[in-house]
Amino acid sequence: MNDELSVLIVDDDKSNRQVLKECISGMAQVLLAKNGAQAIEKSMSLLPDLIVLDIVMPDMDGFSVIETLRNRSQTQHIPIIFITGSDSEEVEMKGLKLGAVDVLSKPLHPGVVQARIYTQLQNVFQKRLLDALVHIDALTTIANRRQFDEVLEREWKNSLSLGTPLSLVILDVDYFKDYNDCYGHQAGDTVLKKIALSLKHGLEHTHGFIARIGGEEFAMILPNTPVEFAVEIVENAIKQVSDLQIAHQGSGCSSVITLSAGIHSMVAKNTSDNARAALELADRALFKAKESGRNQVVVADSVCLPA
Ligand SMILES: Nc1nc2c(ncn2[C@@H]2O[C@H](COP(=O)(O)OP(=O)(O)OP(=O)(O)O)[C@@H](O)[C@H]2O)c(=O)[nH]1
Repeated sequence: MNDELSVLIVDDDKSNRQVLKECISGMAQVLLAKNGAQAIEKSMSLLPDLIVLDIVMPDMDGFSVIETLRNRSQTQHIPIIFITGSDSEEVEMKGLKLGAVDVLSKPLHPGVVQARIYTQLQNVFQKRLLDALVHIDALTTIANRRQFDEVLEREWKNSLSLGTPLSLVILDVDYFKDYNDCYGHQAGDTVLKKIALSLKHGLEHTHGFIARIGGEEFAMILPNTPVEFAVEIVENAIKQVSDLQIAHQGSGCSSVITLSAGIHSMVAKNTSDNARAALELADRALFKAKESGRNQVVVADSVCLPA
């Protein structure tokens, strides 16, 4: 199917591991574990997309492995296929109740093994695709608001625990309504795509993150970036957009498409509620940039820091 997917085979029997490896190697990257302890260690460190797990193993059996994995947040969503030599309904039910997605019976028949594993890998692949689509803005193909909120929460926590500065930026296209009125909505869409690409390109050599968070509104998260560097990054980014030289006859501030931006930089404090308050300050700074004539960057006033 796809080399990017990985399957962890857990079996104490070498010949079973070999049969399973041969079944899977054309569809996914194969990882191997000989016992329960190795299975847990490799699942935690390598986060495989699927685990094929033997039930009967010395020291730690498959049931204990699945219980451990289900109790850890990093591994609890990894689908697990059980392998059993028993034809007891009770054993099968126990595996399924613990959360196994399928059960394979020994002796292993390669055709059946391949078909069952293929189905599970397809599910993983489709889930991944869906997950990517849910986080991407359809017009510009950069991150969308949902992804922005998730990254903001993560970076807020990082700033909080590491004490590093975090800069938040909101950027808005100037006189965009007039652009649409003048050149048409479709041309407006093309401009948004070009701006998104340019902003993304501008952040390529930084740890910055860019998303389209509204119609003609974009936002950046700049981790470990104090205000003076944030200003430099944003000024460069908006210069790159004006350098695209997209004619805008209806603009009240330039002959080409321009952006205004508001920045708020801080070291995170308290909960993620304050992340929203910090974003609000970047938005207010953007409002000031608009009021002051647009096509410029304004840094939020430190006197209006959230309490
Ligand atoms: N083409 C296009 N236009 C959009 C999209 N989303 C929002 N818009 C338009 O963006 C315009 C935003 O207008 P306003 O909020 O008045 O802002 P503005 O005209 O840019 O004025 P300032 O922000 O004050 O400089 C509206 O006309 C929306 O229809 C989109 O996906 N495609």
